[in-house]
Amino acid sequence: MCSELAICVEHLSKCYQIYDRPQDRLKQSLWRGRRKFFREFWALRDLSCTLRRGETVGVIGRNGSGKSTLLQMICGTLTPTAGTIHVNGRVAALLELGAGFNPEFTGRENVRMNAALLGLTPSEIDARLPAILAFADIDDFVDQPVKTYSSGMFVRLAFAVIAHVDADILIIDEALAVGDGFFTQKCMRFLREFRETGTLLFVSHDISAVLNLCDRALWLERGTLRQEGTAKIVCEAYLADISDQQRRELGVNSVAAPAPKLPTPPRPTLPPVDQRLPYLNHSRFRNDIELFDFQPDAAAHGTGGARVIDVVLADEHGATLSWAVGGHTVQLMVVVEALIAMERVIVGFFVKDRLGQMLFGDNTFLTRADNPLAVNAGERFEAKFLFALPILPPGEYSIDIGVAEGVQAAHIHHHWAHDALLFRAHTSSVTTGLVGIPMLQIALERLS
Ligand SMILES: Nc1ncnc2c1ncn2[C@@H]1O[C@H](COP(=O)(O)OP(=O)(O)OP(=O)(O)O)[C@@H](O)[C@H]1O
Repeated sequence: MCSELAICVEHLSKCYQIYDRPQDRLKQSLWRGRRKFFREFWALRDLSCTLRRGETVGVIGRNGSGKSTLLQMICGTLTPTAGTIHVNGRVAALLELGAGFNPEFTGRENVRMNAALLGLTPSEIDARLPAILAFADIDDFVDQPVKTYSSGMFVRLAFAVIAHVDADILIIDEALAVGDGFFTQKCMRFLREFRETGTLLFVSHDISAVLNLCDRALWLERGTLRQEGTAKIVCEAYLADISDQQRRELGVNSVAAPAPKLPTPPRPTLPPVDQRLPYLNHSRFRNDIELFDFQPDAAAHGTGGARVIDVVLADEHGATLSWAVGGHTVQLMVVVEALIAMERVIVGFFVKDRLGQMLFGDNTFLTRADNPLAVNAGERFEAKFLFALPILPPGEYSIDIGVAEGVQAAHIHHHWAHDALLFRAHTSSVTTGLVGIPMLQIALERLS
């Protein structure tokens, strides 16, 4: 196998023998293969693919298409019926929930056992244990038997181990679907860093996660490779296929011919609020967003020359909110303490979804470009951003806050607080797309 390749799979197949009745299994052993009492089911059939070193590849496909079977065979936990697999490098995998964990052992004991199985020496395990436990962040549960764990805790611990064993190849099956938003963000940050040097094979039903992380994608269908290519092209084809199928199931036909071009009606001038809000806000589609408190100990980077000491989302008059409504005007208020003197302060923010995709953000640079703010060590200052909150699809979100010094194109970060503020959209009128923007007007009229 060429040293450029991390994984090479050739003509891989997995066939299960399906017995309709338990007694058929017994008959099969008695007849010693002279008669067949089972049906064959090919979970994977003649699949070939390669992963180059350093590539991040997503595996997508409907339920039962063979994704987990492929990953398990690459990891060696399932034996192929036919075909070959070559793997070049140290592999760490996160497959089925709880796989590789002894339910009677404590979290700490399982960490030691798994890290040893993945090739760490006892002294390496001792040195890395604090970092593994800090990553998992499951407090005192670490000394409880893992049979008492929730699925989220399992994933936290299992992910923490594979993140600290210097793997060359990481193989992850749907793990991110189980953790909460905060942990998913942490994993995504780790995976983005891991991608710089390592090879990642990643199964997910979350197409945004695949698009966000992967260079390439493999689309499996009924145990065969239907399409492979860049993540964007494969994911688009997959989504189009799902939508075609839904249309067929609903009996809706495609539009046969494009509509004739009509003159554009004149645009009315309207105040900048979503015209649907009065209706939406009295319905179950109101975009209710639960806001959590500022996380002062959130992961951060920067020189340490400044410290974000408070972040709140407030209404337009400055009253702190604990719930917000998408489409309404809100104010993000950030209080910072300068720990050194700064010449040209910039404060910025980014709103991210649970996968860490940056949805929108802004900063104070242009507002103060002609009159930069200079502060002394020990001084406090506040940035305020007044904006119409987009309508957010249900899910978890966070805000990163950055305090920098310089100009837009060249600046140094004094404090970049990841996930400083967390919030959760409970209900929404928006289900597709990353955010819904407040619509000034939507119309649908018959033209005579
Ligand atoms: N031990 C088994 N015996 C018989 N059939 C099996 C066995 N394990 C898996 N299968 C079948 O093999 C097919 C592929 O399963 P696999 O778990 O790889 O699919 P998947 O694409 O990962 O699905 P999902 O998205 O639902 O996790 C499925 O139809 C499944 O029912």
